[in-house]
Amino acid sequence: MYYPKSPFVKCRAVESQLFRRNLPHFEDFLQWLCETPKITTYRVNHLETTTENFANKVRSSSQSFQCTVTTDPNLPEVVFLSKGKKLAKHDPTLKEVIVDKSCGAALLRGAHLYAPGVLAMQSGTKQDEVVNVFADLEGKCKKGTTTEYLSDQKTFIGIGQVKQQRYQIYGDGLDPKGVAVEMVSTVSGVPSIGDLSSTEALLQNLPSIVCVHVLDPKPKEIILDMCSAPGNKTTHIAELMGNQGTIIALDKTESKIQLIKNKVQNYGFDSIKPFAFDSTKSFDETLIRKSALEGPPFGRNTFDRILLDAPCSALGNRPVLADSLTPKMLSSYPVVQKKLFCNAVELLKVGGVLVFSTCTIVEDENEGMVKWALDKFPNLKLVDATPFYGGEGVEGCDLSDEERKKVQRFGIKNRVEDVDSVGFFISKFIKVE
Ligand SMILES: C[S@@+](CC[C@H](N)C(=O)[O-])C[C@H]1O[C@@H](n2cnc3c(N)ncnc32)[C@H](O)[C@@H]1O
Repeated sequence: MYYPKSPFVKCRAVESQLFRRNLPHFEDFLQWLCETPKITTYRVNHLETTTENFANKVRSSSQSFQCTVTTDPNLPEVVFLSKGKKLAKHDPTLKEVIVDKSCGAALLRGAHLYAPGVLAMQSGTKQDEVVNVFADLEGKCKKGTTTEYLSDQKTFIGIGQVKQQRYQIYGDGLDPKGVAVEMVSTVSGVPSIGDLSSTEALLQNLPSIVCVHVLDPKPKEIILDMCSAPGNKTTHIAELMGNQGTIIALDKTESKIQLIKNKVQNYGFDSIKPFAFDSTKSFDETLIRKSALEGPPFGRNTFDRILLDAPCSALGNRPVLADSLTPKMLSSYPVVQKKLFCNAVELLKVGGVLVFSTCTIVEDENEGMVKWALDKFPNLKLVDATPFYGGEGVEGCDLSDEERKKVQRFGIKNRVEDVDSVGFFISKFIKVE
């Protein structure tokens, strides 16, 4: 039996930390975390095309999957794609291809299988042959395996058509690229149309798009994006500002910043200034009247708005097929988040806006951080993280009911019906003095 086999995650770490106060809902929650989001969203670059033009492209690519493509006047740059009715069924007469758990999750979200992601392909598989695709949940399948992979820890993902054979994928000196298996259908029902990202639009989860609307950047402002790579929210900020103003994009990883620099050049976003820098050291109290354009570190009260899209346990990235986080790893995230937050508060101008977000559902990294911030910084005021699409803060957390209503948690229950996306958390503060 391969699928459905849910919840199939090993969530001991999650269980121990996650819903300490809400254990009765734990099974529902685990089930939700294992499922693929029902909606796929694209953010259209209005400097290149219109939402309607791109929606038509998505419609024609997904026609055979019987899904719906819609738009929302309140988020004019977003195209929504629903799940379709075409569901894959395991066919025991077919040969198999094995992928790892993260690749399996991407396929369930509509991606095609690229050559570097092929862990194993049975010998004798021919060009255009139709195959079963499985994900190896325990990470024990050896790269290049030639026979059927016998394990009760593999889960059926879908059916695909081979576009690259074994000899093109495995072998010394090979650098395999391109689509190796074109997915025909998967068990999730998300249309297998690949990633339609281009200069015209970007495949981006709805909460990430909403997050930049919560920040609400305005032309000519000076904005800090503290943890910016791969830069998807940074480019969105630039688009909403009409590329007018300054966006300082920091990330501690040099190679990731190089990719943002390339993106900035290719798209002509000259408002974005990327710097490889550790944002836990981005505030220097000795600096007075230093221009943001000179780069980090910065002095007090430098920025109109700050986005702290923090490093986190990422336990919102559905579908989670298997989880190897330990309680120790989970408890390390709030420590770095607090250091980043302390820098952000100093760098923000009085009257400025700070948005703190994570792509995890772990309470200590979300509502727990908001509670800590409100206690530590009396000069911060929690305000509504509008526009509201996600739900309220989790019940039973340390925030008051009024505070819970101001934050935005994307989960099982959301304020806007039919929003079933990844898990995410957004909070918004204003520095009052
Ligand atoms: C959640 S991702 C950010 C995603 C990004 N905002 C986007 O939407 O494309 C977190 C990022 O924080 C970066 N990071 C982690 N610790 C950091 C630090 N101390 N200073 C700056 N960046 C850091 C990581 O390299 C990672 O790229």
